[in-house]
Amino acid sequence: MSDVLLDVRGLVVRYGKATAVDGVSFTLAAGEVLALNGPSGCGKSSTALAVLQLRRPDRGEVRFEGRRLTGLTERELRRVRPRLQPVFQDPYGSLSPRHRVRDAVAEPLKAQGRWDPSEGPARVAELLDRVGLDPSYGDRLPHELSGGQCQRAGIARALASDPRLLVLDEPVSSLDPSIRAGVLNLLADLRDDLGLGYLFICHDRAVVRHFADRVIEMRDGRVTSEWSPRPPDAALR
Ligand SMILES: Nc1ncnc2c1ncn2[C@@H]1O[C@H](COP(=O)(O)OP(=O)(O)OP(=O)(O)O)[C@@H](O)[C@H]1O
Repeated sequence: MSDVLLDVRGLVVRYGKATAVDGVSFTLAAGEVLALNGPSGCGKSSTALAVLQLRRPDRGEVRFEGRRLTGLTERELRRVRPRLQPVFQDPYGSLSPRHRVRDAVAEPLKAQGRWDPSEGPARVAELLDRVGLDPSYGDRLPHELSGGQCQRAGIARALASDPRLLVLDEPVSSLDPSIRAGVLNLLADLRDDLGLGYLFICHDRAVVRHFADRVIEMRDGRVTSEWSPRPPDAALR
């Protein structure tokens, strides 16, 4: 596969004696949406956490942009983390309740030493606009946003780091069905415009069928099958 962004080999995650992820392997290309699908408890979120190195795997290898993350120290990981960003299910949980949206989106720029006081506010406004939020929403606190708006703000915050890969763990599952489509369309546009890769964790087969390029089915911590909702060249027709 050309331009492999993520290469996961023989991933194992254990919680005590229980094995949650049992030898999972896959690759993900730049610009690709790869879904992990399967019933509750099959190991999707544990795989996502291990890819992000938020939970160090017990065995196996995670390579991102050719670099072996599993061998890196926390200090070395800090330099890579901006390029692989998580978006979690609970939109309110990913933003601090006391910080205005504007500050939440600016924070990664500041933390990474990329904040320029003369251009930073315009960059934040541009990011909010990019996710379909009027920049005036920057003044609000997370609880003053709807679930969908809050998830958009979380995506703007993730984009502030200029990522190459988003790990999306059930990003629309907590949203009203009526606003899910809007957030999925936004994610599809961002993928097309920015060439991002998505590791898309989702238990809902209808959503996966609609959104993913490739689907990995998991059960009891293992990959059971892989399928494609449409032919690889469907977008060209
Ligand atoms: N922190 C933890 N401590 C102990 N066991 C855990 C922990 N997190 C997950 N597990 C267990 O590991 C297994 C895999 O869980 P995981 O959350 O990865 O699956 P999942 O497919 O994402 O499920 P869900 O959609 O319900 O989150 C389950 O049996 C779960 O109970």
